[in-house]
Amino acid sequence: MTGFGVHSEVGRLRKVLVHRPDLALRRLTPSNRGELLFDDVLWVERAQQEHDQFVAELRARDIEVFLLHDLLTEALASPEAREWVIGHTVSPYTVGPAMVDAVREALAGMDPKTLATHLTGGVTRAELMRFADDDRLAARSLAVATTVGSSFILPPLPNHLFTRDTSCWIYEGVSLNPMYWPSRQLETVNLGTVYRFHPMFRQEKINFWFPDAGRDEHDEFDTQSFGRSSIEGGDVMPVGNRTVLIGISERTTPQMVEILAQRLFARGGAERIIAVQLERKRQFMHLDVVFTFMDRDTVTVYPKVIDGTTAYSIRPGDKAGTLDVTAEDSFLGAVAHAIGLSHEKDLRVITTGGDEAQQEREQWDCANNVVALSPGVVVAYSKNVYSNRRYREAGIEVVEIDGFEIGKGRGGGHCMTCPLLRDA
Ligand SMILES: NC(=O)NCCC[C@H](N)C(=O)O
Repeated sequence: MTGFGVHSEVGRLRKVLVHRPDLALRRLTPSNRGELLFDDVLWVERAQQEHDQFVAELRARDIEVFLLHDLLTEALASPEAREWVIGHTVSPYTVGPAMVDAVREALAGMDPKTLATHLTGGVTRAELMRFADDDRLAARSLAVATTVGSSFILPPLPNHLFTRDTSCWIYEGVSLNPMYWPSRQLETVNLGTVYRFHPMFRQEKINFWFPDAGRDEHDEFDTQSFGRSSIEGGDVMPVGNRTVLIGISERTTPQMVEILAQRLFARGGAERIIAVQLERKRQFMHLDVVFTFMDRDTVTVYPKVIDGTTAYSIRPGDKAGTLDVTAEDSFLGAVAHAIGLSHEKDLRVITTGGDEAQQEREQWDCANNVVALSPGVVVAYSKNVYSNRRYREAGIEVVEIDGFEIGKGRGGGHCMTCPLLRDA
């Protein structure tokens, strides 16, 4: 087996990428948190403790946990990686033409760890003035003249916390995802740096489903040209049998599902995609906030959303490059079939716990967003008491972590993990 690849949603998790809360979360304020996709500001030290508890639970089960900041720092030891990431992050479109050189020079002067901190945590105008070797910037740059010290020259990326979304492994390859909201798009540049330049990935010559350097006219860093195509990993689930579930959501568009489907089918990555259409609402932003796997035949669902969904199976069409799109009678029926069950009723469906109001509260607090460590063992937030009780009654082992602070970004264990190696 190669060092990386994700072959199911519940097989033993062996390697995973996470991101410990850091500088970016210290930058959240009541006025910027909406644009940065958080529902509140965080007590960062407590968020770090909660995250450390999560990582400790993973490591206690012999899962190899990689921290994004470490991998990025290690990748940035290479001058080629530094030049590449700075070139892609700092452009006339991100900082204004007058400031490109000053910001690039400021970043180039940082040691790898500090650079990783600012690539994920952003750079304020005051910080730039400290790093930049030019006190006349305000006279030349409108972007400097019209901002104050705390304004962002490079925006912080607090949603790096949700490593699930920015890149995702589908069987033997990885997709570096074009993200929907501008406030998440630069995350993909950082992940691209890690996958392209970190020795651990470089040695493996990993397989990129997207973008494909040889074929795509643009890459993940040229986000201006993606038009209506975006996809986020919270919508993508390789469930085994060469099938991938993909949510069509606020974040993932049918156009991008078609592009990924063509790529996967042409190169043998998958044979069937089950696309499920979700309501475009923040509380249901990705498939994984209303549906995750807990055991080989067991899923947790938020019924209010999943019950009314429409699903389609996409398979290779009769000519190369074409797709065959067939409407399914039910999403859960299609899932049951895809994982080898004879009937839809053989799929054990555990709904969010409590009455309708409690279900709504717990879905909001990520009760349906659990991550399986092995078949039948999941990590869940302790605050979701009704749902966790229900999961245990169904025979699931629930490992509880606190999510009072980290949960304010609207993500649970599934969102906070990017599996790098998982068994079938
Ligand atoms: N897979 C997920 O559902 N990820 C959660 C992402 C939360 C983040 N604040 C966002 O809005 O993108």
